[in-house]
Amino acid sequence: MSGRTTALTPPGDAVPPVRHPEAPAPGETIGSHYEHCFGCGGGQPHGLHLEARAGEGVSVTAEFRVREAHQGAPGLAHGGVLATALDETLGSLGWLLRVIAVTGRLETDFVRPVPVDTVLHLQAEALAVHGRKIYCTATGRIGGPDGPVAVQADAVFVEVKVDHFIANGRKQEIQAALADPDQVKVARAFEVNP
Ligand SMILES: CCCCCCCCCCCCCC(=O)SCCNC(=O)CCNC(=O)[C@H](O)C(C)(C)COP(=O)(O)OP(=O)(O)OC[C@H]1O[C@@H](n2cnc3c(N)ncnc32)[C@H](O)[C@@H]1OP(=O)(O)O
Repeated sequence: MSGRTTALTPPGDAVPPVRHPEAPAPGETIGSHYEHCFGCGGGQPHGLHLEARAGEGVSVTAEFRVREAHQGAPGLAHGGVLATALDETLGSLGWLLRVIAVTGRLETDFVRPVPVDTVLHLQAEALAVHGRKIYCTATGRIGGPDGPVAVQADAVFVEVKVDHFIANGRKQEIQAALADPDQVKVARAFEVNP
């Protein structure tokens, strides 16, 4: 149980998250949203290469093997990298809700050190929705999917439109993304019109 701050507590009139009828089926792999994403992209040599799978309801699972490039202290995962793994797993919940959402707040508890070569078993779940806000939570366990919790996060993601990226991203990557049919397909999967 985390000490959730007010900003992470859904208001009384928040509603349960609704799985989109065309969401990937439970067990189905959720693709990368962007080839160069540090969390899920295949084009990042030192990235986390997370491959999330849809779970029941609005939940996902993923695994991340900590590699040498992810160290903070000798032989141990950097905390920021572990927070990134939680953030990325939480971000993939958008595929089940069919919304694009970015992290507004991410509060992380680091419970156990995570050595290099450990597989972190991640699980994330949307808890409630209030307007554009998605309240969600994630755990990273070691030693197996039912092993002890090493890291845990509570978060608020905020729904945005594709214009959020077009307006704020560096022009060269935005232009390349919009010219890439695979990227446009991803945007369409979120039912947005690039
Ligand atoms: C081409 C596309 C491909 C697909 C791409 C998929 C991308 C997926 C990427 C996934 C990668 C992994 C994930 C990543 O790494 S995502 C990358 C890290 N995150 C960001 O870069 C986000 C930066 N922040 C912003 O852009 C803005 O601040 C946002 C968009 C978040 C809000 O600014 P905006 O002006 O739009 O909205 P608003 O201010 O009217 O607020 C609206 C509501 O939200 C509430 N609120 C706001 N902030 C917070 C907060 N901190 N805690 C709690 N609540 C917060 C606010 O109170 C209000 O509630 P209410 O008053 O209505 O009740």
